[in-house]
Amino acid sequence: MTELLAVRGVSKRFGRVVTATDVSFSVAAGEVLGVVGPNGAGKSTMLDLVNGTQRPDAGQVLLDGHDVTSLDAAARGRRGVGRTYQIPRPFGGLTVFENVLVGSTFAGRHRGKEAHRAAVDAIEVAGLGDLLNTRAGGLRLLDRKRLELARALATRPRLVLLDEIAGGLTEAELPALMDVVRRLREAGLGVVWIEHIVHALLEVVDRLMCLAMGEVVAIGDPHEVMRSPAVVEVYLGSIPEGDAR
Ligand SMILES: Nc1ncnc2c1ncn2[C@@H]1O[C@H](COP(=O)(O)OP(=O)(O)OP(=O)(O)O)[C@@H](O)[C@H]1O
Repeated sequence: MTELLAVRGVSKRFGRVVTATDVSFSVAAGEVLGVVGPNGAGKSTMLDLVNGTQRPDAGQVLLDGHDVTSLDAAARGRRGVGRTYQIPRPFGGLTVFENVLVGSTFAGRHRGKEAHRAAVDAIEVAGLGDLLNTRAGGLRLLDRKRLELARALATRPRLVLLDEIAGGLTEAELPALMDVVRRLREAGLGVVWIEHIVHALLEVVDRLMCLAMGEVVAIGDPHEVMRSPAVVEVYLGSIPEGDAR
């Protein structure tokens, strides 16, 4: 597998709050890396550092072996990085299609007919094909999550950063989103997926990373990571694999 993303020795602090200390990991094309960790561990900040919303104080972010640390989010978007946000904020008065079209033109990645096609494709992949002309304001949570995903996919990214796309969904709704992530992997995308619903991650991801207080506690085989003493300690020994919501 090709190394699509490499994060090397990245550190970041906001005043006294340390959100990343010498964090290193990589993601290959066609690989899903899950990320777990307690609230405030620095997970979302790590996505900010990868997509360029934040710059690290030290360390490097590489895409396809090229150092993109100094590039902003728009430039990284043009190089194939897409991202969802924990709290989707769609334009409620616009339709699903119109919202995703805005995403597909992000950073000037697509224009005209190509933007149109990219939006339709992303909506299909996210499973919203039947709701193309529905106003986003009226969508149920699962479909708002799908819309957030479609918006991120509409730039045709090669690396997708998912921030709690399953949060708040019912057990019955989870498989639909898990299938979408599997399809992204099959299409050869690299995926970084932050999620508190550990059993969903364990069913899908290839590798798992646990962050705590901005440090990598463990990374590797998902089940081994969840069983490792250091990770169990992070969760105070109270996170059974089958029921970690
Ligand atoms: N722009 C910022 N300015 C100041 N502090 C910040 C900023 N962004 C994040 N932080 C702080 O960094 C720490 C890590 O936050 P982050 O959102 O990355 O954690 P997280 O692991 O994603 O948490 P959660 O699981 O609750 O989403 C928190 O203490 C947060 O308050």
